[in-house]
Amino acid sequence: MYEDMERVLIAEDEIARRVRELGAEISRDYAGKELLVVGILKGAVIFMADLVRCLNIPVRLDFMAVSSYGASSESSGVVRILKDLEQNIEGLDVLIVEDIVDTGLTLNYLRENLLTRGPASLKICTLLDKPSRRKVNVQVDYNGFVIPDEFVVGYGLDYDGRYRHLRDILILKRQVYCGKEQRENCT
Ligand SMILES: O=P(O)(O)OC[C@H]1O[C@H](OP(=O)(O)OP(=O)(O)O)[C@H](O)[C@@H]1O
Ligand SMILES: Oc1ncnc2cn[nH]c12
Ligand SMILES: [Mg+2]
Repeated sequence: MYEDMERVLIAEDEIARRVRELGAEISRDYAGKELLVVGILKGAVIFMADLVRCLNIPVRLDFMAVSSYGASSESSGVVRILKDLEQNIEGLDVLIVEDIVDTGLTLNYLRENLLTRGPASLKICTLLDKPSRRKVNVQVDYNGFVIPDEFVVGYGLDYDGRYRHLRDILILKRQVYCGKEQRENCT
């Protein structure tokens, strides 16, 4: 499995430190309130599990699944809701938790969609941000790490469903995905 990896980009202990910092910042901002944390399956699950355990405010959890990448390393640009929320979010303080913002298409769609449901507030937290790849602007309120334009896996992030369980965030070797698809900078 590690033979598929170029190198570690962010090690487990550095992720943990940053997650604690984000948890403290969010707890301060929502002091005295209850927060509905919406995790975006599947990639955000591991980050969300660690993040919410760093919050010292009342929290409820819900999940959505949308799909834009599938078995590829390039966004299809078409975002579909595969699993919707169970909670009515009208009047609630809502925080969307994502693993990564790349083109921004997923979060842009999610933000627009959830705003139509009347939350009292809606903010976005992402562990990773790839600003160089943005196709649409998305305001991110809590940002873990800004990373270069590399395809990363681990800590919830996958390629074709694999590598989510790895404890670090690692850069995937190009030959892992270049052999399977026509991706930018695969020439
Ligand atoms: O900013 P974007 O270009 O839209 O990319 C970001 C999204 O793509 C990945 O999810 P994916 O759709 O691959 O599903 P997954 O979370 O189940 O891996 C990732 O987890 C983000 O949700
Ligand atoms: O670098 C990346 N690794 C895994 N999934 C995604 C989606 N966008 N960018 C990604
Ligand atoms: Mg995702």
